[in-house]
Amino acid sequence: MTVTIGINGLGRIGRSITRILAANSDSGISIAAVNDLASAEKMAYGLRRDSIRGAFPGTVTARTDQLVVNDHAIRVFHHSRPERIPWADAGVDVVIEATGQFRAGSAARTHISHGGARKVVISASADDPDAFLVYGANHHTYDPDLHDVVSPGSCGVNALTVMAKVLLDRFGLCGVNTSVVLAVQGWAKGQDAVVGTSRDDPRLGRATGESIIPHNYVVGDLVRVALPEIGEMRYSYYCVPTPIGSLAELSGQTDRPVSVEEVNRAMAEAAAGPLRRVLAYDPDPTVSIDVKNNPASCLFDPSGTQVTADGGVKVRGWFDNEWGFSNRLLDLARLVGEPSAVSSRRVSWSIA
Ligand SMILES: NC(=O)c1ccc[n+]([C@@H]2O[C@H](COP(=O)([O-])OP(=O)(O)OC[C@H]3O[C@@H](n4cnc5c(N)ncnc54)[C@H](O)[C@@H]3O)[C@@H](O)[C@H]2O)c1
Repeated sequence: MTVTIGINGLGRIGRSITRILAANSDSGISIAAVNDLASAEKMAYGLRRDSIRGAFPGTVTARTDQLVVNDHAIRVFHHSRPERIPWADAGVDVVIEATGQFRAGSAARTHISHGGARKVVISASADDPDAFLVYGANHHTYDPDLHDVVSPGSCGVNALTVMAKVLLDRFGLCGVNTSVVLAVQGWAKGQDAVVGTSRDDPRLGRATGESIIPHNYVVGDLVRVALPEIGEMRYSYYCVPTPIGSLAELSGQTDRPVSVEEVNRAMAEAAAGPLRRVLAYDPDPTVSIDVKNNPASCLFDPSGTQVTADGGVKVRGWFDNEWGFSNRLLDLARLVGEPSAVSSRRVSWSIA
């Protein structure tokens, strides 16, 4: 079965999705349409030339109201409001909302009520989706009867949550404290643009190349939505000027003292088994650029593991904030795109 998707916003995430699908003919997903304010020519150029990923491994051309990617024609729309995009005319079943402008579930829902799509996946920590589904942690709670607009949270949430899932299921976990160090985002400014920024926190309008910028993003709340058993969390989030590749660290308290070897073995087993694809494991000494093009939500770094005699544990993982997250958006599109007459909701799932 092939799930037919439409992408609203052909920016970093939309183009990553397009590249991933172009390279995987057996993905079970086909792009029928894209919508962006840009012209089809600019969209084609943005796919052909990429400062991070390099040249497109194939062909991309623009025609009137079409993008042609490796002989596959994609309908192009140019609407600034989601309710105006005629997805159904293009045969779109699932919309990936990736403009960054329509994170509210109510706005994203117009892709269904007005555009005729069946489901929406918001590519960010949305305001009020029907469900937050972190792949590998709680995607099993998806209920096709109740969940039309879903969100995977953010790239940082996904990286932290898969590490937390392993620790929780294998050793118990509470008292969690997390840090995310995030590579440059599309909204980052080259020079101070504090007055013009649409962001609430004025620091996010500061020149990105000059500073480590703290961000009040409530990453912890979303990890807890996926894994409520871990209880209250503390968290911090920093934006840095590296172009791609981000870091997630998590510390907490396990039910009993554990060794570094036990923790690393648990992560390696999960990466080779139940969390294959969403968790990767690499014992080679890693820096952030090494994670570029890794499709996992988290590349676990065993050299970062520390423990204390009273059950304290700290772990480290890396993530390609675009590529890994785009792969999870596609996993969710596949999940919600499969027609299912019967609810498949399963509320608990353990990797242990
Ligand atoms: N880039 C990342 O690493 C990353 C990771 C996880 C989540 N996200 C989230 O994904 C979303 C998109 O991020 P991005 O990095 O791709 O952003 P981006 O700025 O690169 O792309 C946004 C695209 O949307 C288009 N757009 C803007 N307003 C529009 C409108 N009204 N109608 C149609 N198109 C419109 C823009 O032209 C642009 O092509 C954001 O919410 C972001 O927080 C990004």
